[in-house]
Amino acid sequence: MTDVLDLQAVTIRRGSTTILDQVSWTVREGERWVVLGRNGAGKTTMLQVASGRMHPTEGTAEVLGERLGKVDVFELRPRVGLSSAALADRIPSGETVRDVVLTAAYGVTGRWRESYEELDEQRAADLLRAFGVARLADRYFGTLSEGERKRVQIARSLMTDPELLLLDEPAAGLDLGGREELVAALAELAADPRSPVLVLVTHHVEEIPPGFTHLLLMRGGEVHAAGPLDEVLTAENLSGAFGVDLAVDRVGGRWTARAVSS
Ligand SMILES: Nc1ncnc2c1ncn2[C@@H]1O[C@H](COP(=O)(O)OP(=O)(O)OP(=O)(O)O)[C@@H](O)[C@H]1O
Repeated sequence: MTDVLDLQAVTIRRGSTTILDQVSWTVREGERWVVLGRNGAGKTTMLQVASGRMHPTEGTAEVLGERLGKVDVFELRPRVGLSSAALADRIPSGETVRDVVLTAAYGVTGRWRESYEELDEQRAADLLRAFGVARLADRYFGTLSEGERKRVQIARSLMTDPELLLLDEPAAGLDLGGREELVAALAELAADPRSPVLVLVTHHVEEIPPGFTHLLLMRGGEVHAAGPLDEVLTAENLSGAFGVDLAVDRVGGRWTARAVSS
């Protein structure tokens, strides 16, 4: 079986700055990955590579069996769903929620003169229902709360029925209730065998939904540790990645971390 993601010694440089340094990472069918690391560790850049939006300066990156640099990225991108704050910023505030999801079928933000098939309309409606925001279909995106926006964005990122779904900090800016609702929705997505392979970038272990299987810990543009969540999410690894002495606990399928005083 082909790997879903296969990065080998990927380095990304911008000017004299090395953003990713010799990163190797393999993601396989059925896996659900969490990517953790402090600010500036290179998490978003990893997703840029994984979504075919950034090419390695050195090394090789294969996404869904296609080598970046050789594949037509416009054919590859619809196969990868991406939800991020940067993409959300491009959604016109006067777009209806229904159209925010629907326009993903064409990979655009902002409805113009595209015509959509009944099947697309139905899929958009189903996705809005699945994420509990069907009642908002006629509302303008700009009028939604942060939590509602996040759900609509995830629904949008699933519109093309992607084989790989990348979620960049989907819980950022949510209140406690909103976060818990989102974590539950992502746990449901993780548990469904029909779901795409999932990669979730977060800053907080509390946001790891039950059902996620693997962890990539990044530090300073490098892989600090990677592998099955149960093995990699240790106090030692997390303390090393964040540069703080941390204790890690797992209760009821959820994780918590806190600083320990030495
Ligand atoms: N075009 C660029 N030129 C120079 N440096 C860049 C460029 N793009 C990103 N960087 C730097 O690369 C580093 C990694 O950025 P990235 O956004 O991938 O980190 P991150 O782990 O997602 O951070 P955060 O948690 O703060 O969102 C940061 O120090 C950032 O300033």
